Amino acid sequence: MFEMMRFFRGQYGSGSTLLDKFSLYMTLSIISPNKTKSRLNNNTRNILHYQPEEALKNFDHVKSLNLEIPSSEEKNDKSFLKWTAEFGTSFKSCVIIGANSISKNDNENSQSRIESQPLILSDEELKLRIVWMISSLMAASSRHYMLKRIVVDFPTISNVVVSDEEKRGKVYMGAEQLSELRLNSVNDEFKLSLERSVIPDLRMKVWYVPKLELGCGLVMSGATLVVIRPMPAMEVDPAVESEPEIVNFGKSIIVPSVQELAKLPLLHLPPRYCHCFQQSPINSNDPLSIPSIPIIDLHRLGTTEFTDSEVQRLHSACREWGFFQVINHGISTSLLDKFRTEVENFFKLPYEEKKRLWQHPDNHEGFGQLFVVSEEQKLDWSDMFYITTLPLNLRKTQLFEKLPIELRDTMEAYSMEVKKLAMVILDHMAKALKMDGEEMRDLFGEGVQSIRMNYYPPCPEPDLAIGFTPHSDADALTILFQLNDTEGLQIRKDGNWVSVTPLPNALVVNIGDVMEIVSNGTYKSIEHRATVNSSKERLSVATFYSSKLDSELGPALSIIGPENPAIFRRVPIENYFKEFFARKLSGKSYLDFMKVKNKQ
Ligand SMILES: O=C(O)CCC(=O)C(=O)O
Ligand SMILES: [Fe+2]
Repeated sequence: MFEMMRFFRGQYGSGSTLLDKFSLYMTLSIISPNKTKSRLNNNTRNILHYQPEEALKNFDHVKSLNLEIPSSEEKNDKSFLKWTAEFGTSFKSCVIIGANSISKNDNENSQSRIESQPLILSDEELKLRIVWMISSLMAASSRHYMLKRIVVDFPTISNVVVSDEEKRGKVYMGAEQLSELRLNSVNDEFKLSLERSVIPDLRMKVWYVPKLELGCGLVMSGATLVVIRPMPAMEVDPAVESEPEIVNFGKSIIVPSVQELAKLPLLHLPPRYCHCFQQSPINSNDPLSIPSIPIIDLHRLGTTEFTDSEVQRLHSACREWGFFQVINHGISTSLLDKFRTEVENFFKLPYEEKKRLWQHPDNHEGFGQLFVVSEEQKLDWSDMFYITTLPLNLRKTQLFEKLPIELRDTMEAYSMEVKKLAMVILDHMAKALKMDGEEMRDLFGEGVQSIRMNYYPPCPEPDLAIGFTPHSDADALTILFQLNDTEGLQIRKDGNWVSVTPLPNALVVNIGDVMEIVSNGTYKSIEHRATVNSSKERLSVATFYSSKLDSELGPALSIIGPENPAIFRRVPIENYFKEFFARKLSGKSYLDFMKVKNKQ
């Protein structure tokens, strides 16, 4: 390994005036130079005329890259301006520090202090600050644009800085940002974005003080600090959102594939996946003392002599646990086996093929993660594929038809079987709740069904990560198929996390928030989470079942009255789901929002 410093002067790009002519000052830390190219001596200083890719192609293992571009502006005022911007695939943050002027303080020994003067910002000063913000962001995005191709073409680079001759502005990308950019690099969206670096809707905070004495003997007049970040997805002005194709229930910020990340030789969990503290599940040497979720035999529910007692068992499972495993459910083992194989194969598809099925920024169906509303948000250690399956008019045919044909056919059959199962269970629940069966059938007969396939890869630091953040499901009934016998699902019971051990061919059923609302709080949607481990992958398929799209969500009219007053408000189901998907997932907070006490 050796260190080398060189000057390059050259042309880059075609459209951008800022980048038309520039010289690159490159500090390259090189692990091994390309053997076929001539070796260069340490401390060699040369002026060459190259594009950066051209210059870099002589080197196999560029590790860190420091580019310096000449300043394009003539600086003829006294103002002071410095900025640093961080990018991954897209813009992440920019911090700007500016002042009208900066000069030496007469009192050399002064401490850092802010002069308490009235805060007066003249029009000129305000204009100057706006110019600073716009020019810094433009310069930052041009530099990011310049870097994208280099970063993708030179996969060994683990950190990049682009600064300028005057050291005014700096674009930075570290290992995490670079891996995000590379993981997204094969994506169609990303290819498009190679054209330019788009600055998203922004949120900015500006601080201003007329005079700021710095401890180092300098004094700033009109000192200004600006922090700029992308606006979280849910805060984007709905007026500028694109029109939904069919019904658009929501969107989620595009994030890299965890399955691909897990293939890298990671010693530590990347910081964005580090949740730091997870409460451990109940552990005991005596397995009998660990509570386990009830098992409901669907065959017994349908057999006259056992119906009443099994309905009572179902009722107490829904009230006290909100979760149960269902056996003898009527879905054939051969269909489950086939579906298992197809889903496993689906997650084994080459990444290139999966990219065609990735989420789009304006809709969350496809591969990715749900509920990601800000760039700072911690992520789950899992990939998922989400699609609305029923009713057919809500299905995104374009997405569905891109699925492998065998998976499509099996999913179609599975979706129908799960719908039948859901209706049988809902019918028994209506009996148990003393709710009018007709009201239940009317709400759910043409209900919305969606399928979410989850893939949890092995994780380098499983105790610091979470496969699926604690949450309750927003739907009425979730039917979960655990594809392999790797444990991971845990439910919160009396303040403790209890593991749900997969039973062969059983399905896990849980009450979602819609059913808690419909049952007016008698049935409970229970918080659950998925943990990960260091050696085994885990796969599951959750099928969510909700009431029909044109229904109103609220406590069932046939069960409320003076002795059972409604504790939840009534809202159109479509609005309920749109609001749900616009939020960050956080336990049962959304259900609290639906309680009557919160009515505004
Ligand atoms: O993978 C699991 O066991 C949990 C999945 C889940 O909770 C969900 O998809 O909502
Ligand atoms: Fe869930």
